[in-house]
Parts: sequence; C-alpha cells; structure tokens
Amino acid sequence: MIEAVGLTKRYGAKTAVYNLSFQVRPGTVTGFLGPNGSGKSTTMRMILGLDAPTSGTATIAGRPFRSLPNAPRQVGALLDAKAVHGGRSARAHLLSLAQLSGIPARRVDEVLGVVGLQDVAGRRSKGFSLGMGQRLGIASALLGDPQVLLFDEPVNGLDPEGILWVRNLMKQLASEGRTVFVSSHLMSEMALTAEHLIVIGRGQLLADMSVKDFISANSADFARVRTPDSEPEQREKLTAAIGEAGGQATPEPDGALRVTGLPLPRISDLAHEADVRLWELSPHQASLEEAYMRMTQGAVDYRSTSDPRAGLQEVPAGYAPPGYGGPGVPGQMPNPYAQQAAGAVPGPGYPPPAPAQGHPYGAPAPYAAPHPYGQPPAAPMPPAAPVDQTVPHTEDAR
Ligand SMILES: Nc1ncnc2c1ncn2[C@@H]1O[C@H](COP(=O)(O)OP(=O)(O)OP(=O)(O)O)[C@@H](O)[C@H]1O
Repeated sequence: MIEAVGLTKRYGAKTAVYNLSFQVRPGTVTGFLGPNGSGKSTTMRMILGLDAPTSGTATIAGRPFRSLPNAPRQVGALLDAKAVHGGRSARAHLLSLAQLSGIPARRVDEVLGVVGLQDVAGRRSKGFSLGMGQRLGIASALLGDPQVLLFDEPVNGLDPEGILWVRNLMKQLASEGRTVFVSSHLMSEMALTAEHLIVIGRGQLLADMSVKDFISANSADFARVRTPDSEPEQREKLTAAIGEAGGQATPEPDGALRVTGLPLPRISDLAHEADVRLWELSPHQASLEEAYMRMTQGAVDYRSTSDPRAGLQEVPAGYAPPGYGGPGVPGQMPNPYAQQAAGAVPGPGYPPPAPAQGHPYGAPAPYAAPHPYGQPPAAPMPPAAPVDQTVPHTEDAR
C-alpha cells in the first residue's frame, strides 16, 4: 500500500502539493488525475524518495521509499521514459539496472518478452520510437517483479494497440494483488483502466473514490430539454415551472436546458401543463471526462482563452470549493484523512508556508524507470528469482 499523510511540497514561493493525504490499496488500479501542474509528478517523486517533502510523509508498505529494504524488488516506477542512456541497447540498459539491484540477468529477457521488445532488444534505445521507449520504461519498472508500481502517464505516445496493451497490463498487475498507481490525462482511458481515483487540483485533494462514484457524484444525472428555438418564451415558461416544482433548469450553450432534480416523466407533465412544446427530452449520464472537468474546473492553472468549460455548470456546493477544502462528496469512498482535508480549506493561493521540515533522506536519487512496448500480456508475469542476499542493497540503482 502507498500512503501519503499531510504531504506538502513547496518550491520557493510555489506550493506544488499541499496537505495531501490518501491511500493507494493493493488489488486495484488507482488512477491519479489532475489538471496540468496540479502536482501529480511531484507527488509521485515524493513517494519514490526523489523529492523531499516540505512536510508530511509518503510511505510504501509503511516505510519511506529510501528505507525500504531492497526497494527495486518492492517498487517499480515509470516516471520518465526518456531517462535512458540512448547509446545503450534495451537489453544492456535493463541488464545494468538488474545488476545494480541484484536481479538475475535472465529476468531481463522475461520482461523484454512481457513488453514485446525482444526483437529489438539489441538496438540502441536512442533509435526507439516514443512508444518503444515507453515499453522499455515499463520493462524497467517490472524488472524487480515488484508488488507496488507507479506509472506517470504510461500511455503517452502509444498507439491504440499500445494503449490497450497498457490497460490490460495494469489490470493484470492489479489482479495479481499488486498496488498499481497510474497518472493519466486521458479520462476515457482512465475510465476503462482504473477502479479507483485520486483527483487533485492545485496540489490538493479533490476526490478519493471509485470511478463509478466519482461519475455519479460529479455528474448528477440530468435531463436535456429543448423547446422550439424560435419561441424563447416557451423556454422561460418551462424554466419557471421546473423551478416551482423543485427542479433546477440551467441553459446549455446550445440553447437547451439542463434539468436536475426532477424525473423525466415529471418534466414532461410540467411541459404539458404549461402548454410548452418539447423538441427534446433526453436522459443524460456524464462521462468520466465530463465529471472530471466539472470537478476540476476551479482548479485549472492553464486554460485556453476559448475554453470549452466556460459553458459548464457551476460545481455543486461541497464538490470543489475555491479553496478545495475537502471532498464532502456523496458516495465517496472513506478517506481516513477527509476530516483533515475538510478542515484545511486553505483558500486561494494556499496557506502561509509551514516551517520546512528536513527530509531524512537528503538529495533525490534517480529512480525513474523507462518504458515498455509489447503485446498484451497473455500469461501472468513470471516471478523474479529470489533475492540474491549476497548482493548489497543498492536502492539508488535506478
Ligand atoms: N523543481 C521544481 N521547481 C519549481 N517548481 C516546480 C518544480 N517541479 C514542479 N514545480 C511546479 O509545481 C507544480 C506541480 O508540478 P507537477 O509537475 O507535479 O504537476 P503535474 O500535475 O505532474 O503536471 P503535468 O500534468 O503537466 O505533468 C507546477 O506548477 C510546477 O511548475
């Protein structure tokens, strides 16, 4: 299990991560979502001991990464697929990692097979495509047959077949009881891959819940209702009738109404009673992408001037307040730190910097594993051989 408790990271005046607490449990794929610059990579780096938290802790199996015995056998990560010596072949790269971590050389060919790079294993990695580089990175992460895996944007640059392969691999790894924590910008992909989500915005926790609950909590099923475009008074009449009946009707950018709080038959009856003709009355269930955009619309740092979110409804109270104080979302999976998050309410611009807390492990160590390439993993990944106890622990190997 991965656990973050009160994790905070400041870079000078910039607060990249603030008071983040969550758990990533084994046996499921947990997606890590957040807009650009929201602190996902920083969080992953802190979990992997590559960055020292300003305050708070990040542990794996109860220990900080750097104090894990034989960390490369327990934790595998893909942070930056380009973190490979381009002059080395894929096999040589993996062999050097294996040797530094006391992993038997035969494991290299096993993971090359798992990621589908066996035919190009002798080629220098600088000639690899983005997707091949991703596969090599995934191979590095799998090398130690770890129980805990972190992947930062693993499908970056992959073609549809590669994306499907990564999806199957993540699910398979989780089904083997491993802890799989994966960040992605691709919501549709995350909806198909992850069962659980941790969503952050501007470094703070916005949600910690199942994909299903996230969608229903943030999409609040609604009806799309359309009245004749040329008769705006019909729309106004219906809006008033819906309001009197206890529903909410808000205009959509295309002129339709988004109605919540009333079932479809009731809306139909109200329209009939008000003598309003309907051109459309349809149920709507939001996608993960839509739910995500609603949840994070207040937490986006970088936004185009023609942002399609402009037309989205306000986030309901208690979902993503300006200060991102806490989840407070119906159906949310219990987060043991919810109380803490709810109490934080740091407001715009984050709270004043807390006194820096020395990190016991000093400077970052390189751990970034490169990426993979390959066919769908038909068979479970072969286990690595037992650890060779004669090899000294080299946790900084990666
Ligand atoms: N070494 C650093 N020095 C200063 N600021 C940093 C550093 N690393 C990250 N940041 C800042 O911290 C914030 C969070 O960055 P981070 O890369 O963790 O976000 P992210 O969610 O991974 O973004 P993306 O989805 O775009 O990769 C950003 O504003 C970023 O500019």
